[in-house]
Amino acid sequence: MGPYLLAVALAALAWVLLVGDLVRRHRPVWHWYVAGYPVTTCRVLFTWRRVALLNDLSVSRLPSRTVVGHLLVKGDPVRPVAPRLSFPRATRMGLAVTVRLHAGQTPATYMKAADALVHAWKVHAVRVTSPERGVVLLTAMASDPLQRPGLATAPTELLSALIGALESGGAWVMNLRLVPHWLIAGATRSGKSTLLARLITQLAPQPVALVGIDCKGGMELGLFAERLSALATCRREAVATLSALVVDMQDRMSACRSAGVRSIWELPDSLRPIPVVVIVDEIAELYLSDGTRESKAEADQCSTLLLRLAQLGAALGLHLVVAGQRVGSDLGPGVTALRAQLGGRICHRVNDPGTAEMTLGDLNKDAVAVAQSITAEERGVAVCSGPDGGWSRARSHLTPAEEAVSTARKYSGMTPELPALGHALVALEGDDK
Ligand SMILES: Nc1ncnc2c1ncn2[C@@H]1O[C@H](COP(=O)(O)OP(=O)(O)OP(=O)(O)O)[C@@H](O)[C@H]1O
Repeated sequence: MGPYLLAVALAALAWVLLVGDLVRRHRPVWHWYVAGYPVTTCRVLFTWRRVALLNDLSVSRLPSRTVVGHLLVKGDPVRPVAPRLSFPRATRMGLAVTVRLHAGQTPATYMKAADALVHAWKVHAVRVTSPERGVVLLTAMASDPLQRPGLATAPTELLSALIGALESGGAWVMNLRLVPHWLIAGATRSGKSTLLARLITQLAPQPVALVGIDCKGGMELGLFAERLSALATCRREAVATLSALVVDMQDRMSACRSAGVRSIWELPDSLRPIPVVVIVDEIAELYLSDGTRESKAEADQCSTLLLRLAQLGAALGLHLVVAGQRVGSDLGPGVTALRAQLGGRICHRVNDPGTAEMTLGDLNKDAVAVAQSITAEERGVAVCSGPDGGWSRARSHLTPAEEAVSTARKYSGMTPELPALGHALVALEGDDK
């Protein structure tokens, strides 16, 4: 009977393990709720006191010196008190706990401890936010939700593009009405061109003019030429295009002034000029100079024109989306000034810490660290800023170049004419002959 029972028990155990493994692989969410969440909850509750103590989250309620009889006794209090933790709440593939801060504590202490929590709880990541004063929310993720992100959805709005999915499972949206200008950084093969293709695919069906500036000979943006109202493929053309846009901006300003309004969105429909989205691929090509006077002058012109558009364009329906592999102060002071105007930020994997710092450093230091941890395998993953000043990891929906090209072709009939830009480029060709 003994060996028979043992064999049955072993067979049952093997069966449970096999089924568990199958569920984990094919139904990870079920597996999380049934097995992962209870186990992780136990880990959170049982390790909390120790983790809090080791990471300076506990505080002592007793004075560190006291008088016993006639003796003054000094030393560490025996039982430092860990901050109060709520019972972990299950989320899809993760859990969330709130912690009441001790008086004098700030969320920064918890952000520093996030890595220790990841190891103690054996989870993929722990994010720290503060939904209200005196409280931090610790959100643990069991696995990387961006490994296989679902297809997010978002309402279709003018100048708004559904780019992909956020780490939280929500939609990653670039809404140019809310955040008018964007800076996108990413090393080669990080997913930058795919993101631009996605943006163009989303904007192509909208009543919007798209202008491309691609000084790598138009290799990237040239694919979408049929839906672009103008395409500059070298820096001379970029200067001509940007100059024409600045003139157009002044016309828009006069139209607003005459109508007594402060933005084109307040103009009646019949008078409102079409919004223009200027997409710049490889910003460094506009700022670098080979040392000759002519080249320096061109770089300075580009810098000034971009800055003017960024400073004044938002209310006038002129939007900038500036992408580059490397964005650093070594490109000149103009880049730092431009960055200050580009409120939306997206940072893919980058090659140098300076670019991550330049893209996200003025928004949030933790975001810089997270951007630097993106690996070469995580293509399309980026850290993006949100409209509320927050940030998140996110992944773009993979839009193959062919799909973007065919969408651009499909909506080529909607390409608005921008005569001033066309004339500027034709005049340049005339000069060359
Ligand atoms: N969101 C994504 N999901 C999955 N794969 C992606 C995603 N974005 C990009 N990739 C993959 O990564 C590869 C490189 O992407 P992409 O061409 O956009 O990089 P890049 O940063 O523009 O590089 P380059 O500067 O060399 O053009 C693509 O072939 C694509 O298959």
